[in-house]
Amino acid sequence: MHASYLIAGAGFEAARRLPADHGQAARPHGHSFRLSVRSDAQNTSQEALQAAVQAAVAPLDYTDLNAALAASDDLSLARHIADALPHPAAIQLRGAPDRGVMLDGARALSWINSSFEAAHYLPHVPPGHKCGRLHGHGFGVRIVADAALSGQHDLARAWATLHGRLNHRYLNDIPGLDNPTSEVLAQWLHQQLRDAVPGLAWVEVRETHSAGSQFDGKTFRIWKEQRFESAMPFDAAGNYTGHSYLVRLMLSGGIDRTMGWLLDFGDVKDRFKPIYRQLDHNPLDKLAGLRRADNAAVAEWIHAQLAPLVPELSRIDLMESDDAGVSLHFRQDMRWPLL
Ligand SMILES: Nc1nc2c(c(=O)[nH]1)N=C([C@H](O)[C@H](O)COP(=O)(O)OP(=O)(O)OP(=O)(O)O)CN2
Repeated sequence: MHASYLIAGAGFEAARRLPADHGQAARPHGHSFRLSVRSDAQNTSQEALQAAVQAAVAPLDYTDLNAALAASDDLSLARHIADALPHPAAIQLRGAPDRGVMLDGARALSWINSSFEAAHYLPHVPPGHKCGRLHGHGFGVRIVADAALSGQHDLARAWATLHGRLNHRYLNDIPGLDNPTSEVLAQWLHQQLRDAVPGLAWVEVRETHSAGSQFDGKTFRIWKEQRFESAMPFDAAGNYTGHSYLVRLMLSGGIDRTMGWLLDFGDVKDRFKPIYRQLDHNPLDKLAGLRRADNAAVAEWIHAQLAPLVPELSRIDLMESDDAGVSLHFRQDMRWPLL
């Protein structure tokens, strides 16, 4: 058995002024807000969720939030939107590309995104592995904390000193980072931040455009994303539409102490390759053994093919666009991240 969720998104443009202790944000300014909502698939359909999300944000679009709401900070806004939805849902609200909040029932989290540029190599990979060569990345970092204990400014302040230690550095020279995989980096960042950030929830490291890791002090989660181009029926008459799909394969568990990773991103991709070939540039309703012609059934189909090859596989997100998709959870503790 697994939990099945639908994801819908929307954007809105709005103006606001935050209270006087928010620095320059106390002046009138504007945002392109982005909202992602994840709702239990038993409660709704993709179309109904999309319509509910649109209806929730429409009254906020092109408005002065201070005139419409008692408080206009990200968290108050997310709570207002959650109340406007017909069913309980997890919500991510991005006020700007580098910061936002998440809400899931009683749990409220604040987060910041940042990045640093650095060189590294992985000393324990087999001979010939590309990551054994000196190379580098523009690493993405997300820091997430209990919103009641640490706000976005607290996170930004705590991150600033670490950024100075990592940006334009050779990571292997930094104590504790002699084997700087994404997982080791996420764990290292968590260790560096946990005393400085009350309520630290987890740290994410995005190593490339398609792969990253997360550490919450206990469990490692990694993801590898792939894109494929496919046709799918969109009405009862069987007429086709098409999408540029994104599939996010998420694994969880412990890490191999020598390799410093849960499983090589490259191995996830290699094991997925024969499945990918059946998905890419094909009509998805013709997949052998598919139970229904919808995104959830395709994600279930992917899981049935891949789980025997990747036992750590714990969640699959399948997005037909930035604003519509499904998320299947095969372990109970995979609600986060709401990417
Ligand atoms: N579990 C991990 N696996 C790998 C890590 C890691 O930190 N943890 N790191 C690497 C390499 O450093 C590499 O640069 C990134 O790997 P990969 O996703 O395979 O790289 P690409 O962006 O080239 O992937 P494509 O899908 O081919 O674009 C390797 N593995």
